[in-house]
Amino acid sequence: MRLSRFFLPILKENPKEAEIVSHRLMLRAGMLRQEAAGIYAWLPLGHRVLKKIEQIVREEQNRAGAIELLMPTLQLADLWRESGRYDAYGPEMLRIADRHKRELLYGPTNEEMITEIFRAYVKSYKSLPLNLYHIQWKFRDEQRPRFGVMRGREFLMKDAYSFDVDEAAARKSYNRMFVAYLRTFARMGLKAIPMRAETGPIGGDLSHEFIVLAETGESGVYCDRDVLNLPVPGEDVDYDGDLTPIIQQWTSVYAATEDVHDAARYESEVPEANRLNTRGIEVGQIFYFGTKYSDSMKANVAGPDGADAPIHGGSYGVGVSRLVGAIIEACHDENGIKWPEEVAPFRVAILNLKQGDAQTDAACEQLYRELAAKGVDVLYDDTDQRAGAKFATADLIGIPWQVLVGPKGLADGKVELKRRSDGSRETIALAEAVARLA
Ligand SMILES: Nc1ncnc2c1ncn2[C@@H]1O[C@H](COS(=O)(=O)NC(=O)[C@@H](N)CS)[C@@H](O)[C@H]1O
Repeated sequence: MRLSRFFLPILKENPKEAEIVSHRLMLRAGMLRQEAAGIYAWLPLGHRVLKKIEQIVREEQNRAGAIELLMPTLQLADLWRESGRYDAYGPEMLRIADRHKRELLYGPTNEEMITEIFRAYVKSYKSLPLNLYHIQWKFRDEQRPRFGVMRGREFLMKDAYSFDVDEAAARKSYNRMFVAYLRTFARMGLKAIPMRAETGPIGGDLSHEFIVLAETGESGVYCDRDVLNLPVPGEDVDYDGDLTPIIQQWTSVYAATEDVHDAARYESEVPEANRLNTRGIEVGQIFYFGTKYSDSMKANVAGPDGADAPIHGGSYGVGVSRLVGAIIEACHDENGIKWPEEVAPFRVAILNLKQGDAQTDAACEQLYRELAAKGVDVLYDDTDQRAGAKFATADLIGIPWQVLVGPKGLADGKVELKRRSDGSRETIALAEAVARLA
């Protein structure tokens, strides 16, 4: 992409309404624009990151055996009356009437709808286990939307729903999602710690939140530092095998959010030097809720003995849009964002330090063409900004690799390669650049 033909509305000043660094940087880097409280337009640079995060989530859900579909954002109120949550959900629910005065709502979550879909088609335990998911926008009319995408009103969520014949099987589905979440967040360059959590409006008696440590997080957390160094299962993990050793390893080290923190246990189990009490961002939450929805909505299957029984369910959410902010909270410095390569909007930024100079223009064009031909996401800053401004822009928007092409270096056939994450620089031959970056 040529920057001169892209749409990147960089802000020079810090927007006053931004209270946390990720909100500030998303606005300054031209990634996001607020259209209403808690409702955002994803501008091109932000949209690219959102899509990369979405794709990692999708790949790990698929690897764990979940099957993707897409449910609508709008749902019938009657569906929620069946489960009894229509009134219980409270003012966070956006209630809508259509032209025929039919009562609808903008979905804050989809347990009722996926249960309705399931019960319409699945009648036998032989079709289980089943895990269906989608990546869809949600609406929750938060009292105080704030911190940009961290607590929005319209936000993008991956929500998966598992269906099993009994609790033992449902716990296996739960464990598959637990492992998939460990892999998902690690692939984004994040350390997300699973912590026991309250179940809240979703229900059930077993839940874990996945928390990314960050001073600006909304959740208070207490954990044993050892949890930060546990191994994340590899892509060859056997999802059909026994995952309990992995779950036990990750749940035997103390880690709890403030609402379920057990101070006595914390003090007795965690050595002083290992105690970490900080804040965190909830990037995902998983729930086992048994027959909560299948009872009320009559989602039954015939069991091995032929008798009909309600399925045991679970739901598993990831805050896809929240993750864009969470990654910035975890990966930034005083100059701007430092995107992990897996989610960066572009992998390489080519900076022409003397736009209009025949040599640097030709070299940049050649580099741009060759990298693009190899499928590398490249942003070529071909604007007539002076060099200093190009450095500032590239640092602000956080592209992992910068190739600085200046007349002096080029005279010796050299360019400078700068790594955004640690600021390290290396002079390399122009001819070598493509091989290094492809
Ligand atoms: N207001 C919000 N803005 C941005 N992300 C949010 C918001 N509310 C929740 N999330 C994200 O969505 C994830 C799942 O939301 S949840 O309420 O915990 N779980 C559910 O809704 C279940 N139905 C899981 S399928 C959260 O872990 C969080 O990362």
